[in-house]
Amino acid sequence: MHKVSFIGGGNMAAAIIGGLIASGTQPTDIEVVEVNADARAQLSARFGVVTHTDLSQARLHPLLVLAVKPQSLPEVAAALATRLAGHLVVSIAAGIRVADLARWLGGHARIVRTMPNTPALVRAGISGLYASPGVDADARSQAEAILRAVGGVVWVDDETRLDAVTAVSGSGPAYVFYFIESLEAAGVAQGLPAETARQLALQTFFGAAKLALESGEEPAVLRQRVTSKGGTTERGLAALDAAGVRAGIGQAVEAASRRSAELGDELGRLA
Ligand SMILES: NC(=O)C1=CN([C@@H]2O[C@H](COP(=O)(O)OP(=O)(O)OC[C@H]3O[C@@H](n4cnc5c(N)ncnc54)[C@H](OP(=O)(O)O)[C@@H]3O)[C@@H](O)[C@H]2O)C=CC1
Ligand SMILES: O=C(O)[C@@H]1CCC=N1
Repeated sequence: MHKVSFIGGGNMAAAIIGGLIASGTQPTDIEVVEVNADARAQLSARFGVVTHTDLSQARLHPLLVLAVKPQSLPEVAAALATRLAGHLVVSIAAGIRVADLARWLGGHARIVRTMPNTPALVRAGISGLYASPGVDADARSQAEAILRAVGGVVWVDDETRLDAVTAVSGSGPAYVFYFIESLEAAGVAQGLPAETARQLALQTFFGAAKLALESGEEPAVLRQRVTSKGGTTERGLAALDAAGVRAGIGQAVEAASRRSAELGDELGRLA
């Protein structure tokens, strides 16, 4: 793995950094520019990476990951513009389109736009990637390598699809945690000790996802195998349908996808 510089060392950068180190990258081959002192201290203590307060102190390795909030990206890109040569820029910012980032970077074109997710920390992430047709195979494979080190990858050939990827797998862990929290709380409401309810909810999620991944069966088939005629699951699923949970999930993904496109529109208007 190449040496890599992260600009922004918050939640998502920390997840990727943790995964990279777990997969064998030397902490000293990773530098992070992070304005927040607490976040810097945590990154040093947790991972032993090199941290800097601002861009002017950074070496800027040939592989750069932009991991600041979308709203901070125009300013960060403007500060980077004069320092880029053959660098490969990997953006993880939700919504921000390659053409806009390239413009903010002063015309720099070696960019791969990606959408990872936080399970990268335990090397169980999944990332969507997009590169403009002009980006060479070497740049694509370097970007892929960094994300493959922390999980699976899928390429999309139409940039607008990254809005859907963001809504499904970028934001997705939050939906899953929401469901786990709800399942745990429901268990407690049924009289289980909190610790027991958490263990049941977590292992059920893990086990069901592992079964779906490893069996290769359709999730609907696996669901039917749990659902005995006239039994408990049938009643539970009917209650989920009656509460509109399936529709709610559809609406959540649609809203998140729309927000991704909206972020691109709002920030893309900036010069
Ligand atoms: N969290 C997630 O699950 C995912 C996030 N993303 C994307 O990753 C990016 C980062 O998100 P996330 O990690 O959640 O956000 P965080 O707010 O946790 O991290 C961003 C960090 O960058 C710091 N920062 C702000 N300005 C600068 C600057 N000029 N130079 C260096 N550091 C700076 C922030 O400091 P301060 O807080 O003081 O401003 C903050 O610590 C976003 O663009 C998001 O869309 C993508 C996939 C999933
Ligand atoms: O909530 C967000 O905007 C970011 C992008 C995907 C996950 N977190």
